[in-house]
Amino acid sequence: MATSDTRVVSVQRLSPGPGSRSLSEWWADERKNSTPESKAIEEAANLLRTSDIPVAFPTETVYGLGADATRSTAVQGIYKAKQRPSDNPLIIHIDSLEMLDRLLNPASSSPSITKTPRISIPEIYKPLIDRFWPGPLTIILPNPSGSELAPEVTSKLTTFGARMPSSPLARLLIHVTDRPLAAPSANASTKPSPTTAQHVHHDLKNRIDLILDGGASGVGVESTVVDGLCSPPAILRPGGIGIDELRQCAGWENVAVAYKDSALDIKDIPRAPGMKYRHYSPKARVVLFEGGSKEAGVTKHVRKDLSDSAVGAQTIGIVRTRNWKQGLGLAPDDIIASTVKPVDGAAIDNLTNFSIPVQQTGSSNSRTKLAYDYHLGSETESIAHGLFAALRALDEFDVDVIYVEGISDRDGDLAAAVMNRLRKAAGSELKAFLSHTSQSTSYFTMCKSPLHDFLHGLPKCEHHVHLEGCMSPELIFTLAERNNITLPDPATNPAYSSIAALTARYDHFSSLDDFLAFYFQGMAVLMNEADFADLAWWYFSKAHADGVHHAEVFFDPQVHIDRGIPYETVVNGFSQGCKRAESELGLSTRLILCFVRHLPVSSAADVYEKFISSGHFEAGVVHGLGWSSTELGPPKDMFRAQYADAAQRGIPLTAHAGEEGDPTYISTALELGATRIDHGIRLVEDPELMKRVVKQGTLLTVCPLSNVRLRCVSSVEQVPIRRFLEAGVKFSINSDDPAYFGGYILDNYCAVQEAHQLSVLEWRIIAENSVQQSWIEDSRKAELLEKIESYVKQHMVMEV
Ligand SMILES: Nc1ncnc2[nH]cnc12
Ligand SMILES: [Zn+2]
Repeated sequence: MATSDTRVVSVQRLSPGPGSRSLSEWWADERKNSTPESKAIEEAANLLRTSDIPVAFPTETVYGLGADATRSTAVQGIYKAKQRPSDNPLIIHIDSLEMLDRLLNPASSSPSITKTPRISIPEIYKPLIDRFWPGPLTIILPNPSGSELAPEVTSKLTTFGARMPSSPLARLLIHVTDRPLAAPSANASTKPSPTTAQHVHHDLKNRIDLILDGGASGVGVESTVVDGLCSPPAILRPGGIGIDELRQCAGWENVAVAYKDSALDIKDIPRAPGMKYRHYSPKARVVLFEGGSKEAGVTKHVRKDLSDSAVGAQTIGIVRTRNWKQGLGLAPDDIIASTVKPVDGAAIDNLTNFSIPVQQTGSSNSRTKLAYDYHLGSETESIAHGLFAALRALDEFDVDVIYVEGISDRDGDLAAAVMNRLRKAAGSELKAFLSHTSQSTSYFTMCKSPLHDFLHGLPKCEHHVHLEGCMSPELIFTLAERNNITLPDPATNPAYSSIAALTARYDHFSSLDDFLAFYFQGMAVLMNEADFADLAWWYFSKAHADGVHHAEVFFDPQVHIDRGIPYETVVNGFSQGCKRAESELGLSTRLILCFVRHLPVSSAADVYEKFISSGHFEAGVVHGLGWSSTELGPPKDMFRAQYADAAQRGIPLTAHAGEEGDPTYISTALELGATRIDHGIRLVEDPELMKRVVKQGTLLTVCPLSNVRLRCVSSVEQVPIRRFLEAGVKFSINSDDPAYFGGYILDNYCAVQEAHQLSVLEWRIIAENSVQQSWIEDSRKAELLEKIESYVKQHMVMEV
């Protein structure tokens, strides 16, 4: 730093404030009398206007490290002094509403007359400003176009946070500087917030020139940050002003809590649809059955859990909603009727329990297990109202597993909000015993990242998932039995001896082709339109639970046709799943037909002909084309004729390339008209091609867990995420074949975070590029970009 000697100058005499005088009158008197304090303030204001070294000054909360919020180099000086980088937004400190008005209307301070209407402070803030300003309250405002604020202050958000400090000294300094000041706390990065000039000196001596000493700060905690631009308004950060005080103000009665606070009980949080709920995770495992799951499938599943000692379910909880009957058929009705009894001392009324005789697997002994049963009622309101109380009450009785009957997302906003919270509580244990197939995931997300919750809620797009890659071993065995398909003989292929053996085999793929053999075998049990529809629905439900808003999904019709399933069966089934996801989950979807490279070109030509003659592209049923399967071996440009024809028809094109194959596979795909590359991780081997990809804005659909399982890289650390980010290569993060590779999209996001430690802003870039490069209408893109903006805003911590 330029400085070596930090001066502490007392301005304590000014601390009581101007009395009945205005700030300007007060300042005029001080200057006239040439007081030492006025000299110190003048010097500080001069430094703030001209130097890039910040000045420390007292506010009523803590000491702030002030810089001119309109100059980038000055704001950067704050982090130089703190000796750490940061991309969090900074709070702007103002002396008056006039200064705020000038910030909101930058054009009006220039002589060029524009006719843009003046922006005023949103009405919602008026009662708060009347009551709490000046004081420890920060409000979020729209950053106008042509804003004078340095980009470092807003962190590239379209909003900024402002507050008017009640400390007269702080306001006087801002007034004399005549600039809004960014002022996070004046401490070194690892130290607590400073409340005296001596604390500041201790932390920052020789790193800044001047500390104004105004005595001890009064409040000692940061300002409360509120966002009135969203509905309902939200508290982004707790601070000097409490939720109860805010709720007394008009328009703030239902203020939502948009930060995590373990001290806040869920019942304190208003239950309006569309707001953010705290992520409540019961101690017990929660198994959520999606709405519409058939009771017989559920009963079988729970019975299996109870008899399997490895599951460890001694005491279970059952939370019923619309359809499940008491006892869930786990024991004969007369046994349930004779043992069922009300539970005393429960935090909820009408909790009952009953006994279930259970035969343990591998043992002739039968044991009695205990089930707690709670009926939330069948109305959505009663379900929403009682849900968390029920989960908590069951937790108090130390149940091992809670089975919950979900409801349909289609039953209104409140129902969708209930399911959203339940899916979060259930984590990866989402089951769907649907009308036709049965499928569940057992992928266990061991995400240790502090950003896990952020990544979960971040609005995502998936561009690279094979619907046939979503068939779990459980589903393969179930459908094989139901559809009378013989799986490979375990004598020759031991992987097929059981679900567990097949699952274990997936840990040892030696290459893409080794995996593909299992993948093609797995999909060979899909026979009817309903099989395809249920599989697609399964994927979309899971993706929705992982925070996906838009999904573009691959399917391999040639492989199904090759085994005698008509093209129409496949497309109709998958398309039904897409429609259901759009209407029930609010997802937007796109089907992408993939040619496969292990079958002859003539087979691709046949399916292409069917696709064109069906009118599926024009009808919006199938939206684009891709190619996949074996990379090394067949000619790189084997679908040249089909891609040339499709490009001419304006059909969007993508291609699997640069997964196992070198960068020439990527350049060939681009040459054939692909505007997107699936995988593409080997792009880093050709810097010139990488520059071209950046220039053209080509999206890579990267699948980190897939790359590890197929041994394209040795670990997620080796996936060139940072190289792509630094070079400006656009990419999205995807799951590929989640049932085979150990995780769905959120697992992939978390794996990237653990390996590469990205910042919130880097995730924002990934999320935005994913939207921008999606094959959807501009209006949908705008909708998703807005979701990302408001989500990121709520998750950016204001720098203190
Ligand atoms: N990872 C992958 N690469 C090529 N083809 C595929 N088909 C399904 N998954 C694939
Ligand atoms: Zn793929």
